[in-house]
Amino acid sequence: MSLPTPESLQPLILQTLASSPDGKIPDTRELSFNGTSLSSTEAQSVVRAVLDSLASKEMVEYKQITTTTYGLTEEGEIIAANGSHEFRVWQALPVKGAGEPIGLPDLSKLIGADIAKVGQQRAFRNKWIAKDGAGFVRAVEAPSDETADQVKEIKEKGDHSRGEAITKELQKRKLIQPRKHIHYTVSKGSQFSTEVKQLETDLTVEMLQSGAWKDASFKQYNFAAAGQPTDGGALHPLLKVREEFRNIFFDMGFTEMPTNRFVESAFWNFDAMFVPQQHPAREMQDTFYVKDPVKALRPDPEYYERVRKVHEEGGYGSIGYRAPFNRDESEKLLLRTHTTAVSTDMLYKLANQEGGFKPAKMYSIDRVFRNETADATHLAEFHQVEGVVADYNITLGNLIAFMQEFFSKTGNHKLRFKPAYNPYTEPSMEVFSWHEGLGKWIEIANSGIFRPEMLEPMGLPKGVRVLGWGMSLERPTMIKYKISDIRTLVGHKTDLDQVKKRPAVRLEKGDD
Ligand SMILES: N[C@@H](Cc1ccccc1)C(=O)O
Repeated sequence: MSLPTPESLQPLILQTLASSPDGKIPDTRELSFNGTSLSSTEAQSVVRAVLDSLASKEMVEYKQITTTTYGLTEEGEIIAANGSHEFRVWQALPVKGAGEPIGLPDLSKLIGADIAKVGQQRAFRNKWIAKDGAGFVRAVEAPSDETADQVKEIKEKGDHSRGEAITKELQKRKLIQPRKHIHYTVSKGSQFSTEVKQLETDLTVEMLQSGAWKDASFKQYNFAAAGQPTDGGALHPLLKVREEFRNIFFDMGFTEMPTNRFVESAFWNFDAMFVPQQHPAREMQDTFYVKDPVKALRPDPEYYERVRKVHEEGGYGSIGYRAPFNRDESEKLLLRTHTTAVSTDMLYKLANQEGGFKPAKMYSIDRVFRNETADATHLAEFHQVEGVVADYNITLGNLIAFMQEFFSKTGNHKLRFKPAYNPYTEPSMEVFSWHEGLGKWIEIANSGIFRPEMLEPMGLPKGVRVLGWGMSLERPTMIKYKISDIRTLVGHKTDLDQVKKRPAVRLEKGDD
């Protein structure tokens, strides 16, 4: 049966109203269209669409009526077909003296445990059956199975003609369930006509100029209509993951390092960390250098001299690089290539603070810059999550334990560690995490123990070890939000739909 369209239904409704003596349609379920009844839920929703449109023109008025009918549940259907549980128990039993009495275990085998148990109790209460020795026998000749009759009648008629009390009882026994039906009663409106007038929605300049407004009919404004939803604020996915990481660091007793300096000298970005001046990472194709001003440096001259010396000549047990160390190179300004420049500056301050060195745990999350061509997995600017732990008597074991604790708090429980190389750490260690979705191990962090050549010129006491690590903020964000192109996370290419899907809420740890 195909549903009528609103267009085809509209004349039927108007005609029915016009020809009804009291100008009413008492129940729209009574309507029929080309010989088919419109009583179904689907048909009534088309009726509703037509009524809404006519009501907005004040051609009709309507009220919604809700009625309830009843249908059988699965159990109700079984009872309608086979009789009530109590009836089936009675049926299964012998007449007294005509056979062995049957106990509950055997009844269960005959008609099923559930039916036997409930049925036996009810049949006994109805006095349809009686105890005989260890079992039961029939106690009446032919019980009248009221429940089955009631259920069958409801199945046929759909209403509660047997009375509300019985309906309630059957519903409580989960034999029948209510179904709601929505239909309408309709009467003529103040603008009723069988012809639908074309209504104007807006008064236009053209109508004013031509005078057409004088004969036009206008649609009523619907002040009750819901407006277009407006966009609320939303947090960028990177901000959410940053917040999550921050909370984890705070939980673990870290303090935040100030990271607001994007422009650094090569001294802090490279030299102070014992990165040789001839290192390929320092070349223009990897690092953005600042054109104007070209140079600036405010090193403590004694510290600068110690750094120069360890590079050129060695010291603190090291033979150094034995290569020329050039002040011009140190003074170059650049966009920091890693937040380890910040950690280095903070470690220097930690070594030289009033009262001397004290153990510290510090983290930062901020932007870094690398001269790279952007593609689906690389950006020229991205964010680093970085941390350092400075204390006496700590080892690589502490670094591994930190990684396990930190990442398990982000939901990454499977980690692997691999030896690596950094000019400023020894040993160095890459951290891999098992990615369930991709089905492979992916690198998530780079780490290590900072070299004495970096720490001792700063004046950190001998015996102080500093664990450090760094990772990108974008990668865990992409994994968490299943983002395949890193470029949709930044700048003018930001995928706003993706951001809007996640409205601004106060973030708790572990929220997504
Ligand atoms: N600076 C390193 C990360 C790192 C920080 C501290 C110690 C070791 C490694 C990077 O950019 O990948």
